[in-house]
Amino acid sequence: MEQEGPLFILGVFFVLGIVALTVVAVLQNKPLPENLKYGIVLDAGSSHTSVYIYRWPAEKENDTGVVQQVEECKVEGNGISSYHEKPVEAGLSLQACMNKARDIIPVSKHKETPVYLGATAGMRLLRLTNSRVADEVLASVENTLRSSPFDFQGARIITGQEEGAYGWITINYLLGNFIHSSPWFNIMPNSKEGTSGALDLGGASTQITFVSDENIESQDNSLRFRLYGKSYNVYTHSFLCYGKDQALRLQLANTMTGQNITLLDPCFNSGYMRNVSTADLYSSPCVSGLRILTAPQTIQIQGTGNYQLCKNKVQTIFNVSHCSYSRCSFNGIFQPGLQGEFGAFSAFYFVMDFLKLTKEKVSLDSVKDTVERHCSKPWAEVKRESGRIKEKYLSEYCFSGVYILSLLDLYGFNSSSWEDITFLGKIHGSDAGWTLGYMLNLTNMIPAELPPSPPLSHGGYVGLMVFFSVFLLFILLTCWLTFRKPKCLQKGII
Ligand SMILES: Nc1nc2c(ncn2[C@@H]2O[C@H](COP(=O)(O)OP(=O)(O)O)[C@@H](O)[C@H]2O)c(=O)[nH]1
Ligand SMILES: [Ca+2]
Repeated sequence: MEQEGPLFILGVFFVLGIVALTVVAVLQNKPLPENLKYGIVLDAGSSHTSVYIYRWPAEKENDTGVVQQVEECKVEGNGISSYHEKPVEAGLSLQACMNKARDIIPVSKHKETPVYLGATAGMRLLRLTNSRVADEVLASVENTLRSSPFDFQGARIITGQEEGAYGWITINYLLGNFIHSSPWFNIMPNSKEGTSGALDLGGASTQITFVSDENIESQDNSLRFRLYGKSYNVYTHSFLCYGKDQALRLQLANTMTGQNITLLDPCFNSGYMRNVSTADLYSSPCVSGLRILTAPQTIQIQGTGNYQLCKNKVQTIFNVSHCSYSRCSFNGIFQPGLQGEFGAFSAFYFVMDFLKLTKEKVSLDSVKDTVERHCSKPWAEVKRESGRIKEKYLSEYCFSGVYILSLLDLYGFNSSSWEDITFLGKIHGSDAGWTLGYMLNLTNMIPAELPPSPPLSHGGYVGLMVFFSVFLLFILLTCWLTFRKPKCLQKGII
């Protein structure tokens, strides 16, 4: 009886000690209050410029998947390369979106917020045509960005290889494909985590990028990455002039004849008409080599809306007659066999979304049927059904649908591998595209090796501490109840 008292007090102190330890440990490891950081990337595309604003918690910046897009501001007007006759206006066109960025990002963060401008194929083409004017346009946008309160980090024309690579990094970062399961529970340390291939269709170029286990026969198409402790052999190619706007020019230039001022085109819906200035058509370096000197100043396109005839015309812009490698996609460009899943974004998504082909997996045959049905619709019916869509976009869905099918076919997507393609607009609220990957790389937020991380999250840690405390308490209580002498056996009672 008498030794029960001290044991009981001991037990109480023991329990208090456990509780105190748990509380201190939990408070000690409580995540710090979030300190948010921002970044701005301008995507100066051939058809338009978009200003993306990203945000992330500073203390987690080396983790994967923590950066989020908080805003996309679409700049009024066309791409910056369209200001080749008045370069100063290129910079002025960005002002409204940069002012919006000032309002969105806290003033206290302005000075530390990096801003990058990357120009893509529209400026690559302008540089080919007139590099001095291209420099003047870049100088103009640089002026505007330098005058902003942010930390200007440069305005440049990125290469097609960069555009492909950063698009691949963006979608795999957002899909969480760089995350490794915790080393504690990863029973297969070399387990093959898959990444997704990236398919980007712009107006002036298109990119294909994916991990390949095959030998990449052309060095220009081979990239090696070391990200979060894993190495990747990546194939990438950017086809300049094969964005959908330039491809349409190629198709038109290919069917131009010297005399006719009317061009019957099966890639436009029947009843649709469009006047095209031949000077404008041939102003692109993509088609200047196809110029017909006797072509009239203006031609009138008249749609006849025929899928099969359109497909035959579109196929004339691809050269599949020569390949000096073991295998090519088109125009003599090496491409290994397709591997894994693919995310298709930008104009791939815009077109397929209009045709209602992005929600669930659709077979290649039903995609072809949908495009064929759309092409055979009279223009008046198309306008009636979707009149609120910009005519420039609405009039080109037949061509674009046929073009996408032809392009993906040349990449090697057949009826079974077509199912591996997902058409992506945004992933967890962030646009699929090269800009996020570009910023992650330039701000060194993608470490080559896995950053040291506690094997458990804060919640897991707390849960474990509480579990073991209760478990110890249970053990203690059981010992006390088991070894305490029952009353009836105690001396003096019987
Ligand atoms: N249908 C449709 N097309 C769009 C939309 N926004 C952009 N596009 C088209 O998508 C393509 C985007 O290309 P862009 O990124 O500017 O050109 P890049 O420099 O070659 O990457 C262009 O052909 C645009 O006309 C949209 O909302 N709807
Ligand atoms: Ca683009």
